[in-house]
Amino acid sequence: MTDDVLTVTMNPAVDHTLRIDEPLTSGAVARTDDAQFDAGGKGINVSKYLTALDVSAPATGFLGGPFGRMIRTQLDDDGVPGEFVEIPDRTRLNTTVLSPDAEYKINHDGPTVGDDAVSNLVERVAANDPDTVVVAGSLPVGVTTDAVDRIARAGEWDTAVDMSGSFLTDLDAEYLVCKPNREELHEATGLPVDTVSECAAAADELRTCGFRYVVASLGPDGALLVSESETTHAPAADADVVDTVGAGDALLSGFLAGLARGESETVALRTGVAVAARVVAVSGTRVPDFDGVFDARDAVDVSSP
Ligand SMILES: O=P(O)(O)OC[C@@]1(O)O[C@H](CO)[C@@H](O)[C@@H]1O
Repeated sequence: MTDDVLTVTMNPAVDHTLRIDEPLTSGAVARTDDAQFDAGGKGINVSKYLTALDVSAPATGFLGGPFGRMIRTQLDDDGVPGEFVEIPDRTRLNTTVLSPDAEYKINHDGPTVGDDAVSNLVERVAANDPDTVVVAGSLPVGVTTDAVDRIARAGEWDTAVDMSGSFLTDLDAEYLVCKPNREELHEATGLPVDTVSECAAAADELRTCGFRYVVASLGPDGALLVSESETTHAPAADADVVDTVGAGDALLSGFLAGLARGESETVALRTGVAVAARVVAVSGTRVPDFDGVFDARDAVDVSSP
């Protein structure tokens, strides 16, 4: 694998992050001067993090309306190349509220996207001809997993996916990696996921659906890597957690950056955990300082669960 990664976000979002000083109370107006807007959506986040990790990672997908324009501008400002398919409907705004006692996340379903736009997107991916494609995030209204299989089959690239558990088992093509979280592991397999060993068994079951690697994000329990030949657990690295938005995208980014640098799968998993620890320490899906992150991964333990 080389370092040429194209991300596909079919349902991008402007991530609106609001921090309030008091717990939310029904019937009372919460006011704050702490608001942040980030270009988001899972694939776009992977492009942002990979770019900051010095891996070439242009972004594509569907954009429309004022939030679509905002995302294009931010990606330009951040030096992330983007070539999106313009749609008539409006890109969504997703909201995170950080209060002293909780993290609330509200995601809009997103725009409706037609068949022509899907075909344009598949053509755009084929024209880019990357080594690796990452298809990540929810599907907008009108798009099915068939579009993901079409992208995976449109060329010789490896394809990584991060989507909800029920979608993962609908996919038919061959995939390099999927990145489920704990709930998605359960959703995809119906197996229990209370312990790390149970998560490992569920990840192995999911792997047999057509994934070379399953890289599962387990929140405070860290991450798992399951392939045909190995099952490895890495506990979460120490971090002052501001919010967990983008943590899974960061894990996947670090894993792919590790592979792009020629690291073994196990070292790439440790890199993913180290990258995720940096991302949870900043608010929203803002890109943190990744200085020294490849050294920090040496402090990430791995073991057999
Ligand atoms: O609704 P989806 O597509 O599943 O998730 C979208 C989203 O929550 O994922 C990213 C964090 O992983 C955010 O940038 C974005 O708001």
